[in-house]
Amino acid sequence: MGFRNVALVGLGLIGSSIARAVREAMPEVGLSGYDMDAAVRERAAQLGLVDRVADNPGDAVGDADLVILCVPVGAMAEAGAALADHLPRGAIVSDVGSSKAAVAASLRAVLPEAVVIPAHPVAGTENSGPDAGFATLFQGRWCILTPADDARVEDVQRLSDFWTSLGAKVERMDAKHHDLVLAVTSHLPHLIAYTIVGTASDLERVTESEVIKYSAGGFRDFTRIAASNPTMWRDIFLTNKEAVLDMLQRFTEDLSFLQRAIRLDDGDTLFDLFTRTRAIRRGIVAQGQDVAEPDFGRQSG
Ligand SMILES: NC(=O)c1ccc[n+]([C@@H]2O[C@H](COP(=O)([O-])OP(=O)(O)OC[C@H]3O[C@@H](n4cnc5c(N)ncnc54)[C@H](O)[C@@H]3O)[C@@H](O)[C@H]2O)c1
Ligand SMILES: O=C(O)C(=O)C[C@]1(C(=O)O)C=C[C@@H](O)C=C1
Repeated sequence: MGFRNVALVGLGLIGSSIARAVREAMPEVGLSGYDMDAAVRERAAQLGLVDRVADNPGDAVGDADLVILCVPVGAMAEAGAALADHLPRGAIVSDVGSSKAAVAASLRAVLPEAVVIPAHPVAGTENSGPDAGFATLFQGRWCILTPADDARVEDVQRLSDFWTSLGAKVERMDAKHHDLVLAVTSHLPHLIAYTIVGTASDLERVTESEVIKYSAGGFRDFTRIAASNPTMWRDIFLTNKEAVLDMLQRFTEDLSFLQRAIRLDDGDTLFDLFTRTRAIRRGIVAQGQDVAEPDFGRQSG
């Protein structure tokens, strides 16, 4: 059975993308929304993102059968707690957080009576805010559900069908496994991008010369990632600390191995690795997982 009324708490990039996608894919579904930032609420109303922009979280969820928390992972507990006294019986509470085990634990702690089914659409851009969202964001992208072992199959299936209707490919996963996988495929790449852009900027300062001005393809790609939302990424690293530190340790060891190969003029080691990684990229493209690059012209928040 589909949902009749969906409430979105947090109307930034992901919340507004869900709103736009629901409007296109399920125009019969009622949409309400709330954001703690009054300017975002005003903009959401101007854009007509939802049928009703509420002034407080309780009002937003009063008649919802699905509530999706689209706030930074460090704000999930606070956003969830604000709903505790207002959730209709049986409503499913989900989220879109980029880390899962810590978020699931904090939501269950503040909403002990609620049906909580965490989710993570693995789709986004470096932009934030209600203007940055777009309806096709989830098309062909993974959405990973991390239900607890005792979650009701029918509830999980309903949420899965919802994401499928928005164009996503749905996968179920244990929350801890999710956090380990995403630590290497998403969190570490962001940490590396933040670091390399910071290193180049420091070099510019100490050499008192222009460095970033001459950035070409590779570095520019890093600057896009390094432009990502600081609040969101601070929270991800603090809530997925263990897995990120584990992956960082492995990465550092592999980097030292390459450092040694360069120092020893060991071209074969470099060539072999680069050949293997090229094949991985080509495999991803061949499987059609290489969705269109984000539109760099899109407005950022
Ligand atoms: N940006 C991405 O690429 C991406 C992709 C997948 C998942 N996510 C996850 O989605 C969530 C939202 O990210 P986003 O990119 O939409 O961020 P965003 O900054 O664009 O939007 C977040 C919104 O949440 C609001 N907010 C913060 N605390 C709140 C609270 N307690 N109650 C109500 N509103 C509150 C903010 O005012 C803001 O408008 C994060 O958990 C993030 O990890 C992001
Ligand atoms: O393409 C980007 O800009 C993203 O950073 C999107 C990205 C990712 O790492 O793939 C970032 C975090 C989300 O949790 C999911 C998607």
